[in-house]
Amino acid sequence: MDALVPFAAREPKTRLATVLEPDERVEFARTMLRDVCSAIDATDASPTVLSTDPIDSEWPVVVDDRPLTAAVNDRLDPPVAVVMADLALATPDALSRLFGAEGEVVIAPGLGGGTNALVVREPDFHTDYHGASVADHRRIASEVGVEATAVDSFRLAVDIDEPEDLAELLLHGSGESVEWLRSAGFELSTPDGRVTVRRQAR
Ligand SMILES: Nc1nc2c(ncn2[C@@H]2O[C@H](COP(=O)(O)OP(=O)(O)OP(=O)(O)O)[C@@H](O)[C@H]2O)c(=O)[nH]1
Ligand SMILES: C[C@H](OP(=O)(O)O)C(=O)O
Repeated sequence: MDALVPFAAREPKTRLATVLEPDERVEFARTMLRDVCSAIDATDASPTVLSTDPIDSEWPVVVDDRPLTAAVNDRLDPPVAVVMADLALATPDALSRLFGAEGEVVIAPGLGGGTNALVVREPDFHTDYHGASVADHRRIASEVGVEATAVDSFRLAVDIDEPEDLAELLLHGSGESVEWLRSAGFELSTPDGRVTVRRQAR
């Protein structure tokens, strides 16, 4: 099965702008993309990066500068998976569970209402990303006569969007992204009992 990996190559990860400089966000986003593609590559699926701009990559890249939903829907040729490029905790095991789950539409929900990964086997299904897209994807599945099923996966539920998500990566990551973060000076911090990150001055 093909696994599309959407990638915003231009000004990525704007919600991390308070903790990372623009060039660091580019580097970090590309490092997470490599981790995700490597994890997919270790399953039965093959990653194709669906990028807004040309990028160097070990894996095939298709370039489409339209907004996310339009670019994905144009290539939603079942059976197909869509796996976001910021799932830095994704492992081959977690992805294999998703790819192997039965159902016409299988969703790996993200914390906060997003759709972190999807398997689509129903030709009439289409995506509608942003906002509470997990609810929209359940509704769209039902409109085309199938039931969306969900996989329960911590590793696929955490996408790295906000500074607090970096704590999850430091705690549970094992790929290049967590190494990148550590070498950039990030470490865990629990100033008031809540786990967060801080960055050492270098
Ligand atoms: N091809 C493509 N991928 C996108 C686009 N927007 C976001 N993505 C990718 O979709 C996934 C989820 O993106 P978001 O977390 O919503 O956005 P982001 O650009 O990574 O981060 P923010 O700027 O903080 O919103 C990531 O893999 C992004 O790289 C787009 O317009 N086109
Ligand atoms: C694209 C979007 O991602 P999020 O903004 O939730 O990271 C979604 O999953 O609908």
